[in-house]
Amino acid sequence: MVKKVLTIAGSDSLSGGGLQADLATFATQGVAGFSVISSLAIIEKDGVRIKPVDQSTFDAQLASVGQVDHFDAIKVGLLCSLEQIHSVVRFLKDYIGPVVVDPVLFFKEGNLTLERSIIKAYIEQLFPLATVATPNLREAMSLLGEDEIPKSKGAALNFTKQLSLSARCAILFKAGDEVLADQFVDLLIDEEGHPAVIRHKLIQSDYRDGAGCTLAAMLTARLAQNEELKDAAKTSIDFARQSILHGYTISSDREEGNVFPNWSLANDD
Ligand SMILES: Nc1ncnc2c1ncn2[C@@H]1O[C@H](COP(=O)(O)OP(=O)(O)O)[C@@H](O)[C@H]1O
Ligand SMILES: Cc1ncc(COP(=O)(O)O)c(C=O)c1O
Repeated sequence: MVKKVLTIAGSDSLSGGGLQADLATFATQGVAGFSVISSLAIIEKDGVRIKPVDQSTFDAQLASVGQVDHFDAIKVGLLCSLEQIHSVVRFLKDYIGPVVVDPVLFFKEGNLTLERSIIKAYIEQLFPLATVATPNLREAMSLLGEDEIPKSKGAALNFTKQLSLSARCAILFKAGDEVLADQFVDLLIDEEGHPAVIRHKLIQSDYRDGAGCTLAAMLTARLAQNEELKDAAKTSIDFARQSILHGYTISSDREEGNVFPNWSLANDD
């Protein structure tokens, strides 16, 4: 039976994240990918412009994918307004299955301007419908209203626990390289509240655009295949690392480049 996986996400024409990275990642797992587009992210030399799709078009896409009998998992990426969050909340209320919410509140390519009400809606309405949420450091800080970076493993774990309690879902916190020197730290509080700290070697690379989307998309695909959350998290971190190690430049004018989720399918010559 073909596994069907849905991503609700923005489009990034430069493929440094968004539904392009999600569908590429799903393909490596042999699952069928479906999409609802929230917005067009236009990445320019000096920042990001987001063009949300109008609300009725967004809702019509959700109604369209509502024709599919069942999705084996759903990923939620960039949402641009309270109205979009409310529509997704309504859609998910009838859904039974794994939901991964990647709260895209910041872009590596430039800042997004976010209202406090959007953060509140993530915490109070969207996360409680998720199996797991995957904030990075800056996202976790703004979700918790904290302005101090957690500077030890214990402090980062506390952060993750607090987030899991207020979000009422499991949390995979991509704390990054500012907690421990020379290491990347990812922390998990699973559905039962069990902690896991995954420390791995920091990769020095400028080709990291799309790493977060790739990680969350892999998590979604593995949960669709009934993998336990902790195992799926480890697999997804390994996959994100490999995608960074196989990253590529898109232009000699840009220092930053993309991760390459399809590395395992590529011809080497
Ligand atoms: N420099 C790095 N070294 C090692 N792993 C990394 C690095 N950057 C990202 N990763 C891996 O990729 C995952 C997602 O990337 P990250 O850049 O943290 O997400 P986001 O795009 O949401 O900020 C991380 O949780 C981590 O496992
Ligand atoms: C539509 C969209 N969603 C999400 C992201 C976040 O990407 P990342 O995985 O680098 O955090 C981007 C980045 O450009 C994007 O364009």
